[in-house]
Amino acid sequence: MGLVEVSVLIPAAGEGQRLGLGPKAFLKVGGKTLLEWTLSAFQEAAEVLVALPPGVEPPRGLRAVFLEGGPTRQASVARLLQAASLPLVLVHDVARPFVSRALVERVLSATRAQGAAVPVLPLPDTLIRPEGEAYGEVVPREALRQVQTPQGFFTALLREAHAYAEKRALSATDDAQLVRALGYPVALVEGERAAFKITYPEDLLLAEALARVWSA
Ligand SMILES: Nc1ccn([C@@H]2O[C@H](COP(=O)(O)OP(=O)(O)OP(=O)(O)O)[C@@H](O)[C@H]2O)c(=O)n1
Ligand SMILES: C[C@](O)(CO)[C@H](O)COP(=O)(O)O
Repeated sequence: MGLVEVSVLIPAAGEGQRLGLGPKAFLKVGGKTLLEWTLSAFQEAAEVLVALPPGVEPPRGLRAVFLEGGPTRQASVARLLQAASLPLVLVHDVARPFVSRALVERVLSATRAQGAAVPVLPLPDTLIRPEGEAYGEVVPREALRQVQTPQGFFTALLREAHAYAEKRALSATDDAQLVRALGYPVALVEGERAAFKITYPEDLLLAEALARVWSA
């Protein structure tokens, strides 16, 4: 895998409020922390930078540079981005521990070609806009995609996007939004269901099951 020119940025400074078990980076699934799972997916990267919650002691023995994160995901990524030294970045949530080589390759190859790329998946359920507590208008799911990480960018482009957002006080839940706000297109590649984000307690059951069979 060609990760020699890539800085991998791992925002891991969240509090894990919806899960309710403390910062997810240190949560164990299948005997390994989410941070360890995530790092193992990027073993061949030339540079790996991780944002941790303020005041948290960086774990020993892991091949990564640890920085203090910010109050939001966006702020944590902005800090990691400042420290990145290579021409491409992959931004990947620590909360998505099961990321395959194939997914990383797809994102990187589109990033090299187009400057910005993210993995997406179609949605399996019927989607509605509720009217109060009642069933409301159906939103055509064919028109929608859910967005995952890793998200790949030319480093200079993502820096410009974060600077633009800071200047205009834009806030975004992912990095691709900021690049788009700057006026640049972001390519879509096929995501993977296994790269789901551990967000709610029930997600841990699926994560434990996947950990038993996972080999990237
Ligand atoms: N200030 C923050 C907030 C979030 N993140 C990271 O952004 C990713 C996506 O966030 P999410 O899944 O929402 O994690 P948490 O913020 O930990 O969860 P919650 O919103 O439930 O508190 C996670 O890897 C999280 O660690 C971060 O680096 N810095
Ligand atoms: C970056 C992300 O995982 C893409 O789907 C998502 O936007 C993070 O959202 P969160 O609310 O910070 O979990």
